[in-house]
Order: sequence, then C-alpha cells, then structure tokens
Amino acid sequence: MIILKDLTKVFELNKNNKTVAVNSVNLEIKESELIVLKGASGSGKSTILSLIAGLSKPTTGEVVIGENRVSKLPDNFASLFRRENIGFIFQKYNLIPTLSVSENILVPLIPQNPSNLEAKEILKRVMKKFKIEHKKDEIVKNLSGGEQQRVAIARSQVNNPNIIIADEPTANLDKELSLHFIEILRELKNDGKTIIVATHDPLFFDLDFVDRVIEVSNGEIL
Ligand SMILES: Nc1ncnc2c1ncn2[C@@H]1O[C@H](COP(=O)(O)OP(=O)(O)OP(=O)(O)O)[C@@H](O)[C@H]1O
Repeated sequence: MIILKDLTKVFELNKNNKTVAVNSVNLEIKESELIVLKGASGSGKSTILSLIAGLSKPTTGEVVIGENRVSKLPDNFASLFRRENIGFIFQKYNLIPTLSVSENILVPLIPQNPSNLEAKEILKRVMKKFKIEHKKDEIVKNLSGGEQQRVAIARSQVNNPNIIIADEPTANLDKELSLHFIEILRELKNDGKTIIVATHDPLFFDLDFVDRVIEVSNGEIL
C-alpha cells in the first residue's frame, strides 16, 4: 500500500516567488493497483511522482510505502529503497546515448556489483520480455524511439521492482507505439505490479485494466 498523507510541496524560488506544486494531497494506492494521474502540464503530476519515489521531500505531509515512511528517510536510505522497490519509466527515457542496449539496461545494477553470470541472466530475462534482445549490442542513439522506449522499460525492470512509476511514457511515441506501450503496461499489471502513470494522453483514460483515473489540477486531486 502506498499512502500519501496530506502531502504538500512548495517550491520557493525567493521570498516573493512561491509555487505550490502539490497541495494537501491524500491518496491510497493498493498493491497491484494501476492508477493514472491525469492533468494539464504544470498541474503537479511529476512532483507527486517524485515525492512518492522519495526523490524529493515534501514541505509538509508524508509518503508511506508498506512499512517505510519514505519521505522521512535520509537520502542514502531513500535511494536504497528506490533501487529495491521502484522502477522508473520516463518520457525522455534517460538513456545514455553512447552506450549499447545491454550496457544501458545494466546501469541500475552497478551499485550491486553483480557477477557476470548474474548480470547475463538478468539481461536475458528483461531483453526477452521486452523484445529488444536482437539489438543488445547496438548503440542506443541508433535505435528508433519505440526501441529506446523498450530499452528504458527493460532497464526499469532489472531489479524486478514491485512499484512502477511512469511519467508521460507515451509523450514521444506515435499512436502505434503508444498502443504497444499500453500492451506492455497490461503485462506488468498482470504480473501484479503496482503502477502509477502520470499522463495527459487520452489513450490511458478508458483502458479496461486501469483501476482508477485520478485528475490532478493546480496541485490538488479532484
Ligand atoms: N524544481 C522546481 N522548482 C520550482 N518550481 C517547480 C519545480 N518543479 C516543478 N515546479 C513547478 O511546480 C508546478 C508543478 O510542476 P510538475 O512538473 O509537477 O507538473 P506536471 O503536471 O508534471 O507537468 P508536465 O505534464 O508538464 O510534466 C509547476 O508550476 C512547475 O513550474
């Protein structure tokens, strides 16, 4: 269970310039639920995701995931928690363009220093699942948008996280690739993952396997 308790995030650029990006948000997300956060640009979706992941700290309120009060964890514990529990899929993929597909997918494992055999097995599992095995030695910048997306998804799954956070995952994809991404999402949902997608792509709003579409406006949940 992920619980957001009266969560507020204020960005203070200077004394006269404050943005309330998230305003008193309360939300409970059950295990294996798929939630879509929908809202216009600037409504606060990405900020909510980064608070859930412990990438930033709330101004007030808290985030609790399972037994962990994520928003109260010191940074090094928060990053450990993230590494073990959360997979990220970003709009711009955040891949390293000059590295190969396999090298990019293995990046999240670097802190764990796995044996070659372990790394090979994990690579095989995720590349097969997300159908990118045939490109394993290709440099990422030579891949199409859809292929880069699959590398990013494969990378998000190397630690087999139980929570997946996707921020505008289809923003750079055409309709066909977006529909393909949605099929991957359906699979991840069937695997029992808890998934939170922030998007303004209408393709996500009537899917039969989405549990809830939650509208965010001006930092508040409607
Ligand atoms: N680091 C920051 N410093 C100052 N203001 C910020 C920061 N991050 C976000 N904001 C502001 O907080 C508000 C919410 O931004 P956020 O990125 O969460 O919206 P969003 O709904 O994800 O938008 P988009 O769909 O464009 O990504 C915006 O007004 C934004 O300008």
